[in-house]
Amino acid sequence: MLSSSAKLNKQKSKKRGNQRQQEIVHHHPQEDDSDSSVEDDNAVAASSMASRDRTGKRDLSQNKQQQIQVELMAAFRRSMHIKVADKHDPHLPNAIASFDEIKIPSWWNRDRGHDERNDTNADALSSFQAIKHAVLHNIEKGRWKEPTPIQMQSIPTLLERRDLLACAPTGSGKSGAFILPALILSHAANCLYYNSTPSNNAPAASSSKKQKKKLQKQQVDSDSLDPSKSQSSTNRQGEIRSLLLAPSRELAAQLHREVDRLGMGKPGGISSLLLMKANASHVIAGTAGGKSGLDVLVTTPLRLVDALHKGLRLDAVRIVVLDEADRLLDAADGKQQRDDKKKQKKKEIKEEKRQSSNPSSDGSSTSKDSEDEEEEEEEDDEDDDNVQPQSSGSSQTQTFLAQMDSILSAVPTSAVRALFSATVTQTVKSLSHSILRNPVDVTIASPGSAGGANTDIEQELMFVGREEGKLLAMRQLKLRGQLKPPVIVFVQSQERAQALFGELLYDGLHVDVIHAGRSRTARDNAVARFRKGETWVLICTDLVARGVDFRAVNMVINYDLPTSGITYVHRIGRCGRAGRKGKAITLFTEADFDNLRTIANVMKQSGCKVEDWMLQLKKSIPKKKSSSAPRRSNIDTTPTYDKKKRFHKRQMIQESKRKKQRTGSYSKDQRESSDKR
Ligand SMILES: Nc1ncnc2c1ncn2[C@@H]1O[C@H](COP(=O)(O)OP(=O)(O)OP(=O)(O)O)[C@@H](O)[C@H]1O
Repeated sequence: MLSSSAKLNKQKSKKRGNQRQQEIVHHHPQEDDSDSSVEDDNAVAASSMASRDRTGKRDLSQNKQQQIQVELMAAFRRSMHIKVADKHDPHLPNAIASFDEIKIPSWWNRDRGHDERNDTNADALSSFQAIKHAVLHNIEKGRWKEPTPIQMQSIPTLLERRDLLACAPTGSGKSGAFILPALILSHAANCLYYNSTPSNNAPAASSSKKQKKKLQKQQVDSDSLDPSKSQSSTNRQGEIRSLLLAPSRELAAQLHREVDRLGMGKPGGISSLLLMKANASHVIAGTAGGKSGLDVLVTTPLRLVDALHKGLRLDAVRIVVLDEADRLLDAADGKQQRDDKKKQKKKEIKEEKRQSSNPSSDGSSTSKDSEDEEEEEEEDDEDDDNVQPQSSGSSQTQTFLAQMDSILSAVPTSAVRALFSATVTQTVKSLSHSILRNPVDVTIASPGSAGGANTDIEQELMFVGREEGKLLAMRQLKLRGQLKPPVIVFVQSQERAQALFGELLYDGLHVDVIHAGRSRTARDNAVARFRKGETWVLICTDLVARGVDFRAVNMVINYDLPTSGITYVHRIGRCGRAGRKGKAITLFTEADFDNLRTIANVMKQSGCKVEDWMLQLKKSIPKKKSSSAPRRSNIDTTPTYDKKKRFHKRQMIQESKRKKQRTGSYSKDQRESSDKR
């Protein structure tokens, strides 16, 4: 892969020819709005005319070379499986083949208006080189040899301030694809940043007059928010320049760690923060980043919406990224659904009570199902603190989508917007039209990765008959040496996670458990122990199904079948990361047939062998219902004989209590009647 890209690149630079040709090829027409770029364009045009006058041949060869460059770039993208929706986008930035190729964005290196410190092009260039040098040093330290395909296209795109919709498999380096540009964009001087027109606001060739006017108005609006016009460029206190959003606290914390790692040694130091209850007041007051403001703020949406209600301003944001965008734009994840869940839960509790009075039932059923997982994630978004939004009950009861709406409307229109996920659904695609402006739409799709699954993961479905068969299967995997730690085991609810933990605790597996029901410290410790290798098997709910990067995980076991293809893709994506191989085993029982077809389909799309009968399974119940998890027996290996014995003992105790009560009340009645007599 490297050699082909290097080869293409070599050819590319040979063909590039002289500097003038490069200028023409890398010229970005979207900058035509600004005076200086008009001047530059005129200069390019004049020189081009002159060359045409002198030799018509030379002009022809220039065009040809441009054409060759375009074709080479297209071939390079194809070889890297980089698919861009609009191949004919004239402003599409070239993909980079190495981190060294990160070049100064066109808006940065122009000698646009000077600020009070009289910045020159040389200053601008050296400030770019300084941040690039720091970032490259950290990349090298982290042993990233070359950019991953999503990084190849995303980094130059975001640096050119184009909005972006990016879809790439799990573990393919999406975080780096937005953290690197965020760090670089945050470093640009205000005078450079705000004196240029963002590429997103450059009207697309097809834009109507009305659209162009609207964009011009947006530009005027964003100018009024321009920090360089409202405060001295040396005092950047209160600025938040990059905003990264993630759906869970675990993921936000991980992104924050990565920001600090990649931004280490940044000139002037890296100022980044994970927004939490403890530091929210500093962030709101604008004192969190000191005089230089904050380069990067990482947060979950609910925490940020709460801060916005309390007066936080996002006027200086230059780039806003939604990681796991399909989750963050989930309109279904809201109040209505929560109400439905509560109703459903009440029903289940009633049912459970009814069943517990029936000894013949096959163990009492767990009251929680996959829907509770959603609640777990909501709990998680609340950061385990009791967020009390000022405006009565709004943010907590808002859907993720509504929260995103509040956030995006607080961010200036000049800010670059980017959506990243391994699973960009059709809904997200259509929502992106209202969020992004003239975006670059990139998908990394190697053969077999259709559906979003990572092709480095070997996937297997394992039939275990009934619920009890699952524990047996786990123990057999261990006995046969097929359980290769580190392993992540997914179950569908907190209770089941806890119960499985109890069952495996003494199996010599160094097991731990993580779910939203545990305290924040317990969760953090569980994650830390797993990262250090002290824990071999981590049992969890879907709390860590998305985004969380436990790099060396060898195996994922779906103890409970996931209820959707998307959850499946994210769960198994915890292994096979950064080019490593991984294995995913999914256990299923007779009760899982309703959801089995969906999972089998995803597996087939990603090139795995699945039995035909699984793909032909008919849906026996309406679509909406089939996406919920089936009711499952408890995870419990106590033999039925012992269970019955325990039940009879309980019954006898209750019976004797009742007898005592009866005799007690009888003797009391007798006493009272004899007294009367
Ligand atoms: N260019 C690179 N070279 C080598 N490793 C890389 C590179 N970029 C990222 N990585 C590593 O790959 C792993 C996965 O990266 P990351 O967490 O960004 O994946 P992701 O695409 O966001 O996955 P998910 O969809 O699960 O969130 C991380 O351990 C990261 O350090």
